[in-house]
Amino acid sequence: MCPQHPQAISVNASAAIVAGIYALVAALWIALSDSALATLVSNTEQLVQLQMLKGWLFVGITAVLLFFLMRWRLTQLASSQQTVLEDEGRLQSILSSIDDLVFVIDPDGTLIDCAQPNAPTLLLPMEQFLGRRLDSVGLPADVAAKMLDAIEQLRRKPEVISIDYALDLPQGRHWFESRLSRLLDGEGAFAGVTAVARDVSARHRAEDKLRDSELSFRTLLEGLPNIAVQGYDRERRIIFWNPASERLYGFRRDEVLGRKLEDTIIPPELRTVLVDQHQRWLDEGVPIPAGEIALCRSDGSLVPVYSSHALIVNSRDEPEMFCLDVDMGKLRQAESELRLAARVFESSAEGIIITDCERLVLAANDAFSRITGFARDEILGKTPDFLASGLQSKDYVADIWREAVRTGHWQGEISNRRRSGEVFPGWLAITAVHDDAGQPTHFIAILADLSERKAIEARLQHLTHHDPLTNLPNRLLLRDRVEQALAFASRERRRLALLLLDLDHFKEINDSLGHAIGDRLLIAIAARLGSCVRDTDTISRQGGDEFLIALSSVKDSAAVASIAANILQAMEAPFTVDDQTLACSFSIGIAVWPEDGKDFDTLLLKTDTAMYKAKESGRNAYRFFNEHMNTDGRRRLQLQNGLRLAIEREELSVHYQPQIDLASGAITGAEALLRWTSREFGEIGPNIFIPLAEQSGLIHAIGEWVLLAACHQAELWRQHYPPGLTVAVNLSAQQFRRGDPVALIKRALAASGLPGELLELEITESMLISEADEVLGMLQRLKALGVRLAIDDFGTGYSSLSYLQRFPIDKLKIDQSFVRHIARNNDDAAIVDTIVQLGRILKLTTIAEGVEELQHASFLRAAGCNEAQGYLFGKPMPAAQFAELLARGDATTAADDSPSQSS
Ligand SMILES: Nc1nc2c(ncn2[C@@H]2O[C@H](COP(=O)(O)O[C@H]3[C@@H](O)[C@H](n4cnc5c(=O)[nH]c(N)nc54)O[C@@H]3COP(=O)(O)O)[C@@H](O)[C@H]2O)c(=O)[nH]1
Repeated sequence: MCPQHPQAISVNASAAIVAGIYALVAALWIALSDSALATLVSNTEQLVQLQMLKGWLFVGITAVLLFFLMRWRLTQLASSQQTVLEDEGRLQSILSSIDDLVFVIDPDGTLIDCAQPNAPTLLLPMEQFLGRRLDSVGLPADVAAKMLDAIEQLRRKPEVISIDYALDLPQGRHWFESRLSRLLDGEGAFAGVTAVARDVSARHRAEDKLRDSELSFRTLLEGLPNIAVQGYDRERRIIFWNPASERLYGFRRDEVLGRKLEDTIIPPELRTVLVDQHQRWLDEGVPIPAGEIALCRSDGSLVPVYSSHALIVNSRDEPEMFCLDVDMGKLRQAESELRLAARVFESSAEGIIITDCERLVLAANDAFSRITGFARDEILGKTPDFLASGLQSKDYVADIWREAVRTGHWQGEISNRRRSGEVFPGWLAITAVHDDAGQPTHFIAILADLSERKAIEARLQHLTHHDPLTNLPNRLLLRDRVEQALAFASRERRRLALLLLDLDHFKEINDSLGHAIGDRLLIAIAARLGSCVRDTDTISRQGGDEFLIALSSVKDSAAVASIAANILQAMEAPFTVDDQTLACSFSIGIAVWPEDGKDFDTLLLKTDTAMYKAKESGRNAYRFFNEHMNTDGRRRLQLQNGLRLAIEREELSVHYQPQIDLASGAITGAEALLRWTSREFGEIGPNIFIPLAEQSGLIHAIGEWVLLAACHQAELWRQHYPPGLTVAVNLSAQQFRRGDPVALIKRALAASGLPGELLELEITESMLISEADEVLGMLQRLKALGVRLAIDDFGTGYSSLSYLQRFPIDKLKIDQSFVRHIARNNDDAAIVDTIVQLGRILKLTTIAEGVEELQHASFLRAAGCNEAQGYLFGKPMPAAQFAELLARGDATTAADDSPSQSS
């Protein structure tokens, strides 16, 4: 049951009151007039007539009253109807003049009216949605559900409910804000709701735009990587602090939000000025000028920044100041790095080009033009293909660039063509430069011209495998060839013979006619020897007056004897050198494989023994090795046994030979050289006992003893003499290969206290050539201890640039065999000069050993050699004597007569 509206109650009550009054008045009239007539009139007939008259009078009066009452009421009704019509008209014109859609919905949610039947934003034409429930007129389900809920809510409680929703209309998406309020019928009962739907699309889009633009700006300010942005409110409290500010000033955002500008990054002396400036900006509109200023980091340090400011007014009409700071320190560092890079680019000895990602040259330095011969203008905008030598295929070159793109880097040796057409070897290193997305944007190609190095390497290769005087193969090359020939001979069941030829009385020719004639004679002899053997045989010069011939694939000893006899015969005809007629003969020692030895070294030893026998027999003869000659072997055994006891018997001592800086004459270090004074055999030279120690394995104990003694000695000198004096210790191949040199050196350094950088290890080239990776690892571990590495006897082995570049070597020690004749032998001088040049290119110190004459020292100094060692400055000497030399501060000749001579 619906409750009655109060207005309905008052209408009923008024009607009841009027009816009641009428009934009361009529009843009183009837009762009172009847009783008065009865009292006044006694005549019944008259009474009846009067009552009739009275009745008609009552009817007449009440009819008149009713007439006036009805007329008044109907006039009232007509006027209120007119008002209602007028109101309705006004309402209709108001409704049609507004853009909002007004719907009338009954309590069940059925649409029963719409004030704008033709509005373009209606989902359906009015006739299609009137009479249908909200959830069947095409509204999104959630919107319809919300509205039906609202109707239920309004049924219970009078209020205004707002619902926001979006509709996809044919003209695009529109946003609406609907306000629902309850509707009552004439009796005041719930009759449904009115829904006023306002199209707020324009506002919505504007808000969206504003939100988007705010978001963009905030994201922009937040994301600026190198501009520190801070925002401050009117009281200079921090309201914005981007990550770049965190990085620049070291304050985290959560640490500073709400704190005041002057309490964070403003140095104390600037605080008052800044607060004033800020206030003036707010009050008078005078902006804080942009400029460079030093601000505080969280750790108190100052950072120079270029600071710009902007004052904006926020949506609440409040001023906010934003500061944009750029780190000037970083900028300057970047500038100086850029300047440095430009200087490196321009002054580099290597050619550098920079290309874009299409490999088109954008820049080239002077060195590039110098190396290739192409002027900058000729190559800008072209790909570097103009360098192609044609020796590498196009595919190979394409692979190089592909690799550079894939891994970011490529380097290797490649042949190039200069503008002149000359092909030259180069070391090319290409590096790809990537953008933030990882895409290559540029390539930097660095080109080093390897021609000079290659030429030196080739020259050195030749020099190290050939005798510079006669251009014959040297012992190294001969050894190689013999080893190859041995492999062949064993397959073919042939023999191989090694002949050691020593010129008889050559010393006399040298001494009497001079070295120049001696040298020319050797050249002539070499040429004549060539005619005595086959092309497949090898003639080599061992140095001095010794030649070694390998006869490969010989049938038997008789064939060898015949060749040896031929050689002696060929020498019988005299030589003419500089108008001098010179007679020569050889003493020849012969060893035959496999009878006399299985390898080159054994065979060589035996040719030596046989050659001495030939000399003993009166010279100009050849001798085959036989076992009787081997009695020397017995002595070797005795020496080896003596050596076993040498340490314990304290027969060993270390002598020191000074090493000199050629430019200043100062002593830079000492080479430790072992001496053995045996109680049985007297003084034995290291040339004799070191090989014995190596053969017997004693070298490990002896080597460690030398190393410890030398390190202790050097540490003593370090404490008493000017610092920096190094001690060089020889490391034998056995120690290097079979021992544990790293542990050995560690022990010696630890026991002596000598800093690693004052110990130099002398190793020979031959130790480096095999198992290069292992050797490299070993050398790197040794370098890690701080020690220096020198290559001893440099020039006599397989000098190869590749190992010199690869291994961490500090010094080249030029072999004394080259130094001895530098003043008179052009070839030796050329070798020494080449080694010094090589050292300079590879940034290695060079030291010459065997410097005996002032002339040697002058030559070496002029060639640019750094250091020297030799009898000119001091022979190997006991430690006490070396200390005297150090005390004097210079190196003059000193005595150590025996050991090196006796060797
Ligand atoms: N593994 C080890 N080898 C050692 C050790 N001690 C010496 N040796 C090696 O024995 C070889 C011969 O040495 P030595 O007889 O001592 O000869 C050295 C010098 O005395 C000699 N020299 C120096 N200056 C001159 C000179 O002006 N003229 C001249 N005729 N000879 C001179 O040269 C030898 C130095 O050689 P190097 O080591 O190549 O610098 C020799 O190979 C020693 O290495 C040892 O403890 N362990």
